Amino acid sequence: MDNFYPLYGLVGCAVLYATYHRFTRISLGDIRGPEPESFLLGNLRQLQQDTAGHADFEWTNRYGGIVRIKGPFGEDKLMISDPKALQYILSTSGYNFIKSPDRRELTRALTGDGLLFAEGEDHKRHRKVMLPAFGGPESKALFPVFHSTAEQLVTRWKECINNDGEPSSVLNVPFWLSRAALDAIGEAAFDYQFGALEEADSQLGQAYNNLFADAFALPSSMKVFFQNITKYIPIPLLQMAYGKLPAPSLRRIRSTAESANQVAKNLIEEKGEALLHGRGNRDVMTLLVKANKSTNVKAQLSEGEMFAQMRTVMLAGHETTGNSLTWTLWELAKNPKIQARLRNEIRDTEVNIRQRGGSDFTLADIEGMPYLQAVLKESLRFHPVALHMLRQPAKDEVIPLFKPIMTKSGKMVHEVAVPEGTRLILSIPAYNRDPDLWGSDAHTFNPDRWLDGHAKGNNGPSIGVVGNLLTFSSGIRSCIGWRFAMVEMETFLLNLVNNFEFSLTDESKRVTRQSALVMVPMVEGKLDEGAQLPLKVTIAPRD
Ligand code: HEM
Repeated sequence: MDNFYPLYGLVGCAVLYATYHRFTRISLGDIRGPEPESFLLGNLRQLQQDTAGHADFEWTNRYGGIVRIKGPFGEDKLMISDPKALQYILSTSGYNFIKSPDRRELTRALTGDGLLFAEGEDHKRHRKVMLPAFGGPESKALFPVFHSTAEQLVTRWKECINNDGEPSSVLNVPFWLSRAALDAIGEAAFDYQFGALEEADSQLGQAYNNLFADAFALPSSMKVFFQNITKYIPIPLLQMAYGKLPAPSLRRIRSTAESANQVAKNLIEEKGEALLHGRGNRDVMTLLVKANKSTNVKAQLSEGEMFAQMRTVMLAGHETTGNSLTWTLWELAKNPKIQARLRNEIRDTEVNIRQRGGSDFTLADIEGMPYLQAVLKESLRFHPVALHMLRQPAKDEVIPLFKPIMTKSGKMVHEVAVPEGTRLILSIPAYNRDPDLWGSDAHTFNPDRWLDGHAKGNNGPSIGVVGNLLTFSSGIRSCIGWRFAMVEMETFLLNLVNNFEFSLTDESKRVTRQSALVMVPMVEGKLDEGAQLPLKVTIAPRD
């Protein structure tokens, strides 16, 4: 019996610690939020299975910029869209709000130990090496690559229309834009030809195409449950699960990783060789290899980390731009007046270019078109393709608020105490449509808000990198590729609207926004067919 004394002691200490923790831990019980739908899923079915952003809008409208929602087994989570709170979490106190260790394992499975995965000092080291490749001049220098890929897409669409022998064709826009974005990132980031638009896809092209929609769209309740209880699973076990479990989505992720690592290895060797012989392109990978070589040895990225950066850039920079453009074309199809006004601006600029003796658009021409910029920003505000950022405080924190919230006990509070480890869901759609920041028409697609000079999100603290939007995040982990993405999307939008008119089909009137890590379009009644948005595409007439 005596042999058990140490065990009793240990159990007693654990019970004492749990009781102490239970009663000294800061409580979130006074923060208002929706009633949970069930004990196992809390409110997560609404968040992950309803149309993307719907729950975010409803809850923030009812409870304010911090909402308490429930996860499995009654776990408290906070959904945050208050601008000052976001500024505090993402910038002011950025490194105190970490990505949760279990969710990072999913990122590691998708991208390896790259920038999206790295935390703390590692993150600073990765970001320092990568930043020079994503500067303003570096991104602008990629304009010719984006322009020629956009022209290739225009040619393919004209072929489709001619083949149909009609003045227009119904085209599944995300199918094509995803391929075009893959070719663009292949060439701009790695000087690598995927051949996706020519439908001569490399193995890697096939692996990346529609990865998000195939692996993450329409999660079953079981999947939502498992995705949200990984915090209870020890990390080595989780790593084993991601590495070995035969689930189709995990198999897809693993085979993509294998193909990408092989290509990354070859490319990095080639680029290193080329630089040794004084050659080298302006693609992101070459700049990265160069920056890594010129960094002090201790701060350099390892070979494995360099492979991971390639997988990170592929994943973060491909379906994001493709889907953002898809949503932009949908809005133009729904709003023919906005579409015609945009085309007029493009055609007027074309006339100016001819008058000055030029033959084609330059990036400066595109950046000088106020309405094109306004349409793109409004689309990024209205349809942010990355919906949520997940963080947790590394220690107990007090989060300040821009707009006070009313608690359950009827107090108005200007800050919220949050215990270490609380799962925070930073809602990009809720912030981007906050009427206090964007005006009472925040839920209307209205590019003019960017021209009027009011309601540009300037009513709140400074947040995002583009137009104070949260779309590219903010602060220490803001999107490193935002300039790259803007140059790419502006160039595509110009070429597509200059050449084609877009109108709705019966199916595109039934499009809904679905969450699949990025937000993808699906047709109501045809969700099982995956991501699609069929638009009627007609050659735009010229006078
Ligand atoms: C419309 C297009 C894009 C959108 C909306 C977007 C959005 C975002 C968001 C919201 C984050 C923060 C994620 C988080 O912290 O949880 C992020 C991070 C990141 N993005 Fe983008 N992105 C876009 C395009 C790109 C492109 C084109 C690239 C690369 C060429 C890229 C590379 C990255 C990387 C590497 C990170 C991680 C940064 C870090 O953790 O320090 N993104 N992006």
